[in-house]
Amino acid sequence: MKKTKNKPEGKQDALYSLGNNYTYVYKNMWEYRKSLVGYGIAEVIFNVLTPFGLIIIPSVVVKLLLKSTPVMNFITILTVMFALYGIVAGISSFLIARNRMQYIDFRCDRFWIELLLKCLTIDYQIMESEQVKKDLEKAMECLNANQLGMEGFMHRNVKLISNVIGLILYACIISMAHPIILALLIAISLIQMLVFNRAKYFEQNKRNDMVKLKVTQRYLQEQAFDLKAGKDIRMYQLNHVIKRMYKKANQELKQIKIKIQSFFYLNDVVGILLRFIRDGVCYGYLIYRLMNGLEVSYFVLYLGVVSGFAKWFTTITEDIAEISRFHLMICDYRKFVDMEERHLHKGGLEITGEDSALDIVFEHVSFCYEGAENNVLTDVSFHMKKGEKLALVGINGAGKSTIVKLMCGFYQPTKGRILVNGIDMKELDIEKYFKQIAVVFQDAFTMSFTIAENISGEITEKVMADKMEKVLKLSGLFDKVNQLEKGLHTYLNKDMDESGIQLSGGELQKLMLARAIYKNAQLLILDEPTAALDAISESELYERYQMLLKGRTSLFISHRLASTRFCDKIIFLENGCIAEEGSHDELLQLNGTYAKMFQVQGKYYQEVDIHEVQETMA
Ligand SMILES: Nc1ncnc2c1ncn2[C@@H]1O[C@H](COP(=O)(O)OP(=O)(O)OP(=O)(O)O)[C@@H](O)[C@H]1O
Repeated sequence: MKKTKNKPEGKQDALYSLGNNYTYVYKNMWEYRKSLVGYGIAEVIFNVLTPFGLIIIPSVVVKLLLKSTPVMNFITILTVMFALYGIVAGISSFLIARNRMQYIDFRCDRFWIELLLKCLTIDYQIMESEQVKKDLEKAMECLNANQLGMEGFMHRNVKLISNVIGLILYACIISMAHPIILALLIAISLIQMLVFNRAKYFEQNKRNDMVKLKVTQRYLQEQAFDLKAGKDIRMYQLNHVIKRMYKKANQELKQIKIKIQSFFYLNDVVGILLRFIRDGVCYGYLIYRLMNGLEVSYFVLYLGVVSGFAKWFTTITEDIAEISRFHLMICDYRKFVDMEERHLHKGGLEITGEDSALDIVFEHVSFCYEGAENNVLTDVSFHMKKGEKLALVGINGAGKSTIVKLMCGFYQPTKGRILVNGIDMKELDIEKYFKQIAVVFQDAFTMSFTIAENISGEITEKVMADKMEKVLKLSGLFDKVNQLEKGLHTYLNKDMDESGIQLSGGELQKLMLARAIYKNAQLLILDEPTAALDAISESELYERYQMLLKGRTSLFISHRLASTRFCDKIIFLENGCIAEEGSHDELLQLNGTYAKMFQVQGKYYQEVDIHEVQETMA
């Protein structure tokens, strides 16, 4: 990877050299479909042949007329020439259309899938960073359009090679008229190229500002489409704020675009002036030569070549500018997909022995979120032995969920280390570790797939029916699923199936629990799994926990201190530090903050005997 140093703004992103990007794109193309390279070469050949027809035919017609060619011969030659021209132009159009479709396939199959997979597997901590969100926006820009970024690069290269070959051929012809004419054409085209490059350079400089504004707009659009956000937006009339911010971003984008446009406008004006000078000098010279014995057919040929030459040249400068722009976009894309991860995703260690529970040690762990000033956790040390049930309690913001995210491997400690079965988590293959743990997060998340697919993470045919039934019973979802017409194969939400259903908050939480049980993981983490459950479901769940957690290491978070009594050990967190630690009874005896909180809660929550409640209800 080559880094460029001290480049002006807008050019700083060239993390890879142009040559490196050529190798990258065409190596990938070769591996994806070799014929794409062959069709590209064919497109170049026909791109060059087509305009040649247009300058040669008029010249031949003039020559035939001046030679008084018999009518039949004249018609035959013309017909053959036009037929040939038609065939060449037809093949050229076919190749352009075919390559366009193939490049779309290549872009989507190869690069879009790679980007999606990177987003889905990249370290969570990295993906959360604001800078990485911007980097992703830029990487997507590289793949979003046909004529930009990755695909634009491929199209432009075909055009560039065609234009260079065309230019060389035209230069040979025009130098036959007079080398000075060739020199003049080159000089004029160079001036045009400089002005055009200035405009492109300015556009490139403004790219970072535009990306920032687009990230803002994308966020606002997402809020507008998000049903969850929709409730609060309606309730608190946040639509006005969204509208204002969207308009502001739009306005700023417009200002930048106007400035860019003014540079291109200047480029057009200079272009008109230069064309005026070019045509005046060249036509004047050719007319002078005509009056001094130049053949009319050559005169016609040179006229075509003069105007064609400038087109080749201008397009080449345009191609070069566009290729360098797309090269930077490819750099953005590669920067994202090649981003180094903090965890090992391949080649890391694996914890073997599938049936054994995990042993987790937090060793002097401190953690600070990116951009935050203070630690959320400070010097936290504890040991969850194999098969042990640990509870984490503490007031809001104490750092409980942060410990969960660290234990899951979503974040890495700022200081200290986390050991899993004696191995530092940094040395583990994180994706294999994910397979060994199951978590029920506070905020339930489901995909709009069937219930079975949501629970098992498998496509329907692979779902194990016996296992599923057990899981549904354990999670308390069995009766609900049985009542549904399509049972386990009922879709959630209506995105994929119109008959999809909406689960209540408590039912969703049960579904999350079912998913965690189905995974049969060696470490089970439950972050307030009963927060949305009614009193009966909650009590039933506690009864099942004993069975559910048997032999597994588990971490349990709850604000209801009474609900954590079944755990072997309770850690009471305060301001990111362990304030008290021990069994429920030990902590009560300690008579510290935990004991006081337990007493206060006792006043609000009356302990419920589930059987008593059920009897009363019956
Ligand atoms: N992604 C984040 N970026 C920055 N700060 C964060 C992030 N997530 C949490 N925090 C901060 O870390 C602190 C601890 O949050 P955490 O969610 O771990 O607390 P908690 O004990 O689980 O709280 P609760 O009981 O409310 O769920 C809070 O002050 C919170 O503002």
